[in-house]
Amino acid sequence: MSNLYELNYIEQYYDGKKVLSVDTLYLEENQIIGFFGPNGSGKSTLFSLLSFICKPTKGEISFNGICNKKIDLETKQSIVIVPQNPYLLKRTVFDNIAYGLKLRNDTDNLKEKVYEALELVGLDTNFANRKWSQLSGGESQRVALAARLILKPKVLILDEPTAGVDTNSAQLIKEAILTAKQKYNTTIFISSHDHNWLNHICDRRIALFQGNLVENGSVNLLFAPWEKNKEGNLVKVFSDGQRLTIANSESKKRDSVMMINTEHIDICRKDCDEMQNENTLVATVCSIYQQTNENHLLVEFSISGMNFNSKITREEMKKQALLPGDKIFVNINLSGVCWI
Ligand SMILES: Nc1ncnc2c1ncn2[C@@H]1O[C@H](COP(=O)(O)OP(=O)(O)OP(=O)(O)O)[C@@H](O)[C@H]1O
Repeated sequence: MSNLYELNYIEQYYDGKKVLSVDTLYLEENQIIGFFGPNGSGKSTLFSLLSFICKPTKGEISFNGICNKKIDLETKQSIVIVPQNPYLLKRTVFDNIAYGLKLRNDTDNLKEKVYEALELVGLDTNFANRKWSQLSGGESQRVALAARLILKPKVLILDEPTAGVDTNSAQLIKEAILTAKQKYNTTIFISSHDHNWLNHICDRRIALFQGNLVENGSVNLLFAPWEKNKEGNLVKVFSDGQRLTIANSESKKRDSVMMINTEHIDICRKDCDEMQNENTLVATVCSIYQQTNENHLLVEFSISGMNFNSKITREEMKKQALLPGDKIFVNINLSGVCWI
C-alpha cells in the first residue's frame, strides 16, 4: 500500500501556543483512518492541514509525493472536508448537492448524479426538492455528505460526522463511507467522539492527546465495549473470558478508549507467582523487537487476539528468556492510564 500523505516535523501554533506536534506520520491510500482524541486534542487542526485549508506553522506535508507548497488547485479540489456543523446553502437539497459540480463546470447528467448521491446516503430522491430548513440534523449531515460524495473525491475528511445524529443516520453515514471507499477508491479520515461507531468502521486508528500523536502500536489503546460492574466500574471482558476491572472508573463512559503507555505494563513468565493479582491477565508473546539506542526490548503480546506492547530491559529479558509463543502474566498499572 502506498503512502498518500507524508507529514514531517509538523507544528501548528495559534496565538503563539503550540496546539499540534507531529514528528512523522504516513497515511496510506484507500484506507479509512479513525482519529480518536478528547476535545481540544488537535483533530480539527490536523484535518485543516490535511485538507490544505491551512499551512503548517512548521514542517512539511507531502501529498502523492508533492510538497504542500507546490500543491495545485486541482489536487486541492480532490480533497474535500465535511466540517463539524456543516453549512448548507439556503436553497434546496438538489442545489446543495449539485453546487460543487456546478462550480467545477461539470454539469453533464447532473440530475442523475444528484439522485445517485442522495441514494448513497440513504435519502429518497423526493428529498431533492426539500429546502435546507426542512431537514432533521441527521438528514442535514447526510445532505452535506452527499454534496461531497458527488465529487468522487480522492480524499474525504469527516470531522465529527455523527455529532447530534440519530442512530439510523449514523448507520447510513457508515454505509455511505464504506461505499465511497469501495466505489471511488476514496481515502477517508474521520474523527468522532462516538468511539464505538468509529472503531467499527476504520482500518487504522490514530489517537491524539494534547496535540501529540499516540498511535495504536506505539501506545496501547483499549477500545470499547466496556461492561459496568455492580459498583459502576468499567470492566473489559476479553473474548477468552478474562476480565480487567478498572477501579474508580465510575465516571467513565462505556464507549471510552483507554490509553496505556508501554511503560505502564509489567510482564513476566506465567510461572512467576509473585506478580499475580485479581487483575493479572494471561497473554501470549507474539514478537520481540530490539529498540535502537535503548536498553530495552519491545515485547508484543496478545490477549485473546488483541495486541499490546510492553518494554522490558535487556537484563530482565536475559533472566526470563522469553520467546514468541510463551505464555506471560500481564499487569497494567491502572493509575498511569489516560482516557480519551
Ligand atoms: N483558530 C484558532 N485560534 C486559536 N486557537 C485555536 C483555533 N483553532 C483551534 N484552536 C485551539 O487548538 C487546540 C486544538 O483544537 P482542535 O479544534 O484542533 O481540537 P479537536 O481535537 O478537534 O477538538 P474537538 O474534539 O472539540 O473538536 C484547542 O486548544 C483549541 O482551542
